[in-house]
Amino acid sequence: QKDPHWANGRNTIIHLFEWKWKDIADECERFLQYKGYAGVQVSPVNENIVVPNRPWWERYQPISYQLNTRSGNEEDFLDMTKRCNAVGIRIYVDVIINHMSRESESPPAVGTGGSFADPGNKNFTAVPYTNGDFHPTCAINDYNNEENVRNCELEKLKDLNHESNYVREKINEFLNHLISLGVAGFRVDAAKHMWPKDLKLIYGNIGDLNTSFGFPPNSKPFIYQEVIDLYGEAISRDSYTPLGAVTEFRHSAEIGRVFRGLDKLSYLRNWGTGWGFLSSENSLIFIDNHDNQRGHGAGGANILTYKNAKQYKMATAFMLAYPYGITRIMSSFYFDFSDQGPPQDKDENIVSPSITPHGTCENGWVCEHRWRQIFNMIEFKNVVHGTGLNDWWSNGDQQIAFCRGGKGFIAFTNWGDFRQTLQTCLPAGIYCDVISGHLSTDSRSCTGKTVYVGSDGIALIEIKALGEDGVLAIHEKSKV
Ligand SMILES: O=C(NCCCOc1c(-c2ccc(O)c(O)c2)oc2cc(O)cc(O)c2c1=O)[C@@H]1CCCN1C(=O)/C=C/c1ccc(O)c(O)c1
Ligand SMILES: [Ca+2]
Repeated sequence: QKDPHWANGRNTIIHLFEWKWKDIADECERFLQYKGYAGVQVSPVNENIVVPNRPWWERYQPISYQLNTRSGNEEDFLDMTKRCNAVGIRIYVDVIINHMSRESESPPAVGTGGSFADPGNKNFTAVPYTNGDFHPTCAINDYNNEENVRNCELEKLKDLNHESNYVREKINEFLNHLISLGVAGFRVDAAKHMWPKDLKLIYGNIGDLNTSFGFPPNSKPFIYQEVIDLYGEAISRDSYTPLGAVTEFRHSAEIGRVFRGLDKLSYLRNWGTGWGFLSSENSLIFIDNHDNQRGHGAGGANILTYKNAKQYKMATAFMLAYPYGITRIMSSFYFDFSDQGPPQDKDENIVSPSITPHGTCENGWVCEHRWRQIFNMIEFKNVVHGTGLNDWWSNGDQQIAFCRGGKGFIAFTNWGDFRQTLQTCLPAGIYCDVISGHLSTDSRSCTGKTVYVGSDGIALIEIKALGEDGVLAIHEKSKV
């Protein structure tokens, strides 16, 4: 359950946070397939409680397992999985199986599909769940106490008791329904708050992937578990890696620190397990996620987001160029305050992104995945797949460069102009920098910087400190 089932040579997941299913299907067909993205993580699909002012986190308060949310209904969802899988893009669902909603601030509690519930009495008729399916009410208030973190309530959210066969059966019914609808796997929300022994039983009762969506027979769902572990708590990520991959929040916290200039780029030589992160095949890595991009989440103030565009693109380029981890890109909506929900019309329906002639998004959507520096690095990662890291160079401080086998070369400066004659490991020829531009459609010139590689692989590499991007990248497919 650690194989993401990616199609031919693709290898990065994009989190289209809060997007509607119709818009995701369109994006798979009109963009993601051509840029070599491997899969989409979608927002929770289960019916959630309606919270006044629609904060983004209302979708993390389940009312039922019916597929009725502001992103669409079951019919829309199936249309999305069919259309995306048809063009080689996998779908991973963000599933919330630790808890249900908390008491509504404006009773009665109603869900996005119209279901009613009485969370205060632990009564969720649309599932159904009743009092006996939950842990006794207590608050999570001691992250050094395993029982407290697993058996008590996160933010007053009613905490399901997975020791109950009935609860596990209802969850497996939900997960297997999604499998029948063509999903490739799950992001397990708040996994830290559930016992590994119970998760093992639940994961073991998920059926094989649905072959009519292009999966080989006997394929198991890809499982990646949200475990926020930044040291100092009783619960460790290592309890969950035997069950599936795990989100590596230390990667997000550290890469933000380094690319903000709080550490030397030259220290990135042993990035990955050398920095205390999980082993590569277990490690789901990202620059930011839907929670910590809002500043109060795990990783604190150093997390880079779309709001720090230059540093964000440099960190993303590094994450995609360095041979470590299972990479996920965040695609956000613009927000001014931490609770802010997705762009919506006067009836509180989520609005669709509109695509400009330049290929960027409007209507309140950032679409980081449509930034040239990011989607061109998706191709870089695809092109160098299977190679290691070689010919590392650094000035011992804020300038580094390295090769990926004989297929790709990248250089960064986080301080000062970069002007070095270096080994690019590529065959002689003229290459286009894929950060400042790309190979023109007639394949005879570069729209951005051009790099001249000599017969010995040597080239003059120049990056202005105050230029648009502090990174330059060339690879065998950006050769004129
Ligand atoms: O201030 C808040 N929460 C307290 C601090 C964040 O604690 C939460 C954590 C959390 C944070 C840090 C940890 O180390 C940890 O083990 C758990 O995980 C959640 C997971 C959920 O499915 C739903 C939630 O409401 C939460 C949550 O409130 C606001 C108001 C309620 C929702 N919320 C939020 O801020 C919502 C945050 C949220 C929602 C979904 C997530 O997947 C997530 O990671 C965080
Ligand atoms: Ca729990």
